[in-house]
Amino acid sequence: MANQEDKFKKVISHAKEYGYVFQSSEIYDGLSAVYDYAQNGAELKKNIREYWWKAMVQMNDNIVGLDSAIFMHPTVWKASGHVDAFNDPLIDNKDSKKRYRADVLVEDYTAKIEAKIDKEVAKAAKRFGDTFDKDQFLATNQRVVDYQEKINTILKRLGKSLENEDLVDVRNLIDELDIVCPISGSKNWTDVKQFNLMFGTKLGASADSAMDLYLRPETAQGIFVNFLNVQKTGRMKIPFGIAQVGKAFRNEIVARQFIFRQREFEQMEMQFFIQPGTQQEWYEKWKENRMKWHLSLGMGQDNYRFHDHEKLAHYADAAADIEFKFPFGFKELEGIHSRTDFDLSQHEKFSGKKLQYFDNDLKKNYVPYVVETSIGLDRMFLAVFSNSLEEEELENGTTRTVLKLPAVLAPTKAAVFPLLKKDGLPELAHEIIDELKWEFNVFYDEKDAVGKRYRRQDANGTPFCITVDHQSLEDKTVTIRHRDTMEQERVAIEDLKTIIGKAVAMKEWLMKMQ
Ligand SMILES: Nc1ncnc2c1ncn2[C@@H]1O[C@H](COP(=O)(O)OP(=O)(O)OP(=O)(O)O)[C@@H](O)[C@H]1O
Repeated sequence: MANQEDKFKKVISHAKEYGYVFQSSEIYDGLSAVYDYAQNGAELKKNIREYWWKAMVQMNDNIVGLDSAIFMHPTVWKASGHVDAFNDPLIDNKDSKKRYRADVLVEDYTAKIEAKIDKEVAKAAKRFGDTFDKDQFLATNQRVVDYQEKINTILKRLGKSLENEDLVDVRNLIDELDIVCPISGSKNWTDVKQFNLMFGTKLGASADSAMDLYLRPETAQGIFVNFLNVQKTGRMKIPFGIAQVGKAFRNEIVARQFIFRQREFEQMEMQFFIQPGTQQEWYEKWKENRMKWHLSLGMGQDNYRFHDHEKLAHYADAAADIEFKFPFGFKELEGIHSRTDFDLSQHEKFSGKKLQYFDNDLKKNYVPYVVETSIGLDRMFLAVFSNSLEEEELENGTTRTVLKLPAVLAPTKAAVFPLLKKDGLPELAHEIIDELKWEFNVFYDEKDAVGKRYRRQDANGTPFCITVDHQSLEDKTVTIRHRDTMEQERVAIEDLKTIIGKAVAMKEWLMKMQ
């Protein structure tokens, strides 16, 4: 656990030090759970967004994009169920006066047991070396089996209590597990209460005529209310999807874990409209497709797992999360939900307008069913960033900090260095940059020894460093150094575009999904 915490602290400080993520309004001591993406963060975020958009919209001829407004008619949120049911169970500690999400307190408790399992696995792996079989160990080691059973029992009970809105039992569970407030260390808890997560605001100038509005807590509803507009104008035939990326706002109670849980964040959502009765098939297809998208980035199969929901939201008939191994354990990164015809039917009911599709093959009208995939862009950012950050021991006994971002997502693709600040080397380096910058984000650096410049780019996640030396002036070749292997090779300047292009092209990476 201590190691995990250390790693997470490093992630946060590295994100700040290298211009990825800053606390919002830092000079005013910050705003809790709100963050700004800095010069490199904005690029990384843009690249992740584009990687998703390409895979979703550009590569599927039956999926189109949308960019709907953040403000929506307030009845939308009545229809969607958010006004009545978009709540979190919260609990206060009377001594520290701190507020927590009751379910998160319990989940944190189980995460500690999970950390014990990880420790046992690591110990056994060390003891048995090459002969270690992790799956067999997990299935047969009695202590680990007991831990796992305890986790399952706790989470099952929590799920059931939440599903039945039995907040007294959630409180009882916290008591029975002897969960203490991390700040005061006491068990002096209030009852568990429901708390609506939507931010309210007003539209209009005068107080009398102003209309109560909400900042959207998800982007999905903008897609539902435009379903028929898009279907008709795009002449879309079911099955088809509408994808959108945009901001969402939630007044989260447990606003910690850096950008994992924010009050203002970005979602990448796709709603896939289908014939009723085909939802199971499409749900499985989208689960598989989304996992392939994640794996195409090469961040390790072991870092992902599905978590099938036992407790279903009011709108769903099946739901699963893709969980990622963040520095604080496996947590939800993306949700895949089979939402039935709940949303469209509700909007029909509340708006009085038909939201039906005429199926030419079946010769009848129906309200389509929906399978949605919903991923947090900021969470994806954290997954990529935290997984990429490594302290690597080198053969010469030193260590280097390296951010092994998938090259396709790296903010800067190449840095160009003149070996010396004279003899025409800076001029040639600039010539190379002027050519490459049409295609890629490139960076010029002439300060300090080349070794130091390499280290800076390693920590920044730049996949290639190109060094211009005296030989370059003679034969138009340069040294290109690869971030991950630190290998260097001599290549022709005219080949740089192809070498870098191949390594960072979205096509090369997305092809791995097939
Ligand atoms: N407060 C938040 N900050 C950042 N990303 C978020 C936040 N809430 C949700 N997301 C992202 O949006 C995705 C879809 O939203 P969804 O409503 O399914 O999340 P959720 O199940 O409420 O998440 P959680 O259980 O972690 O609160 C999530 O998988 C997550 O990646």
